[in-house]
Amino acid sequence: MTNALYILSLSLSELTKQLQESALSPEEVFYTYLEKTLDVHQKLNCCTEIILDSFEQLKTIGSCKRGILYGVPLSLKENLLLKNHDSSCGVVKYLNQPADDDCVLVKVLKEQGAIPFVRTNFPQALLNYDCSNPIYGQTLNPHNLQKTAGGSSGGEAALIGAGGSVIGIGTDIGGSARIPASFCAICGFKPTAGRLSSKGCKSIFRGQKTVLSTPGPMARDVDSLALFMKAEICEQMVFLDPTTPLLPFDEGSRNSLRIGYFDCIEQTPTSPSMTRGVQEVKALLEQAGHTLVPFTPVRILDMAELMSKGALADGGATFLQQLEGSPVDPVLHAQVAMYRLPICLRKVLAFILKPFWPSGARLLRSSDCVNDTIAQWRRLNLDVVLCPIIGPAFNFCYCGKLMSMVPHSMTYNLLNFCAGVVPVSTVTEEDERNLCHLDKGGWFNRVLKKAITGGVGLPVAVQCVALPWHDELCLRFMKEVEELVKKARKDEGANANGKVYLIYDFH
Ligand SMILES: CCCCCC/C=C\CCCCCCCC(=O)NCCO
Repeated sequence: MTNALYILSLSLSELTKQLQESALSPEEVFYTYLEKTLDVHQKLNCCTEIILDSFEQLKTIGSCKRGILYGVPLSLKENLLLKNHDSSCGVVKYLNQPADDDCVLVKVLKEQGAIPFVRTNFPQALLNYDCSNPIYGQTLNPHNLQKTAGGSSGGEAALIGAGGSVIGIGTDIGGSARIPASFCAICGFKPTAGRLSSKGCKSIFRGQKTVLSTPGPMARDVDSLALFMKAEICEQMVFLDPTTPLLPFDEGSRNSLRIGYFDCIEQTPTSPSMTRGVQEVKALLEQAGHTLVPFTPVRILDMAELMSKGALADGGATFLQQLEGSPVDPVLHAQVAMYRLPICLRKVLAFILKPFWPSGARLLRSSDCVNDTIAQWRRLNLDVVLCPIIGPAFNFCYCGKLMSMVPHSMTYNLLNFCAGVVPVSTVTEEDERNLCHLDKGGWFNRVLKKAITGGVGLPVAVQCVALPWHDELCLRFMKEVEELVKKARKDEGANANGKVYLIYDFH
């Protein structure tokens, strides 16, 4: 194995160890990742710029030798502010407006010895889970170039999934760190909003207090996500952003868990592989001695309505205003068409739609989704919940037509629970055959079938959820799922051929 292949094969924990012990130098790691990133970008169009300041930072990195991420090259989604760089969010009017300062997360990471070296792509205006904008174009999926990488942190997912970065940061208000992770076979984590500083994470909207956005790490394995959280959660982050809590990162230990699970949500399209992923992981968790309890999400229709009204409280007016003077990317056409409809016409349509798509048509009603959900967890005495995440990767321009699937991820932004995604399987021929069941389920199911047809071999992931501020427990649950799946695949391989190998191994 060449030195480059060796470096690229290391997990984040292994890489930091080798750098700290001077078995590898920051220079050789940096240039190896830079070369790989340029190669991956040529194929997938996942990056927006190489951060030239990183070459300067590399020269003085020795002063950060004690940092948790000393010498680690790191990728960033473009909406994380970087001093002297634009954060356009794909909107023309935000070009040529360089930031005055780095965002807090980047400041802390630099102190911890990380070297931000590349910025990554996203969908125009960030409120979509595809990954295309008129400035940087469409990002492709590393596992099938005819499919989207997902979004909005799709550039991160594609780059990490293809091996061009070992750790990166996305942002998530509706699933943007988790959905692209599911599409690209990596792990993505949405912490409880507020646990990590959001200061300097740009959105094109102000407000959005009902559904909370948060930055979150993305990487090939769960340990890397945990190491990232440990590096960020420190006194300096609280000093720079005192709105974050003085809550040290608790590595803890893994005990037997009581796990709620569900494999679909009422009124929300779900693919056959999403359901199968949950069922298979449920069986593995039971075999490992955990207790699995059926869980029915409460008030899901109320929540869907709050998501929509919370993220777009003005009915999309600001969204349209921000796009003025910008060409509108094709991935947004379905959304923009809807936001452009006059309010009176929307009301008439809502009335007509009500019997077929109640969640899309209900008026805002008062309800306490957070406390009702917590009460449900307490009644069942749950530690965590296992559930589906949107997937497998869609054909281009379908995400905007399938906002009806967003409750699979956005529910946990609305509730402000923490949630993460772990790849567990691949789409089988049988999953593909089972797509015919979607023909019966109404218009959105038929659109979903078109979006995911031709997906055999694509990654399948599950979602792990924990209560607010239980980020460490959520990560430990994700780690348990990751390990059980790896072990099961090894055993499957051993049983099939009498020798041990990994069937499921994207990296
Ligand atoms: C029943 C349907 C409910 C739909 C609610 C849709 C409301 C708004 C659209 C949000 C789409 C979210 C996609 C993911 C975006 C994301 O997380 N962006 C990160 C920004 O930092």
